Amino acid sequence: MAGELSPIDKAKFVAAKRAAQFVEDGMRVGLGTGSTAAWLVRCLGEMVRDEGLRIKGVPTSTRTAQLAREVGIEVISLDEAKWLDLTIDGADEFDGELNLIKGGGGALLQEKIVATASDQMVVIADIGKEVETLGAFPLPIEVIPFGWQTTQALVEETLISMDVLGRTSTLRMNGEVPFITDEGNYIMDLHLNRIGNPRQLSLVINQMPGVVENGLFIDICDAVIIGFGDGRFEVRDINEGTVDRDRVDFVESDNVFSDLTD
Ligand SMILES: O=C[C@H](O)[C@H](O)[C@H](O)COP(=O)(O)O
Repeated sequence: MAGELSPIDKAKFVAAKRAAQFVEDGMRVGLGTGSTAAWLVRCLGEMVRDEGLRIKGVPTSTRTAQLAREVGIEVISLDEAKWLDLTIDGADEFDGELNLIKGGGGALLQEKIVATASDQMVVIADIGKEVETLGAFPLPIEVIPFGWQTTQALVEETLISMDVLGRTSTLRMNGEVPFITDEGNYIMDLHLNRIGNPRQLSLVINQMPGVVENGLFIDICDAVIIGFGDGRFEVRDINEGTVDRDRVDFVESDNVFSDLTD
């Protein structure tokens, strides 16, 4: 059955499966958004169902909230939780300092709020997300719809003056209409190619009126779990480097895996 998943999906599953081991009974857990985080939510649902794991989950999007409820995870709001033990989420890119680009699925705002409210943030990603320098993946920024073209012009002008705008910025679309985030905002994708100083860029972008948040996660991620298509994983800690390397055995496991491939 494992053969029916593509290597990239296997890599995502492997990272999620290993990350689920970070979750302990009684924890308040931030649940990320995206295809990799969805594997994690399913793995946790299986642990709730089969092992009696008791957790409270704070989802980072309506999509994740729906999936979490479907698999039997108790869902609470961030304000109910107030503070989280752990957030596990995917990423679009991560570099050697575990800085991230996120927001490929448009959930960056809630994701950043939730990750920042957590004792620990663990990123799960397939090996294809590792980069030397952030920026090949377009950087998403969330902007309010009012005057978005004016905001776009201001962003472009500022980035050109900083010499970082590679090509252009584009409004993310959902077919013929703008993509709308869970908070009712738009997403603008900045095609930068290379972000030399992500910390500075993040600060500058967030200064601009109309910008709500950007997809650079600087000094937020504590560890990344990298999955490979052949079942291997590597756990890389921000302070200690690689702390674990092993593989997930597809044969013995996994209801959650076989449920999805049946
Ligand atoms: O807005 C979406 C999130 O930041 C995702 O975590 C990110 O885009 C990675 O998604 P995926 O796991 O589907 O590659």
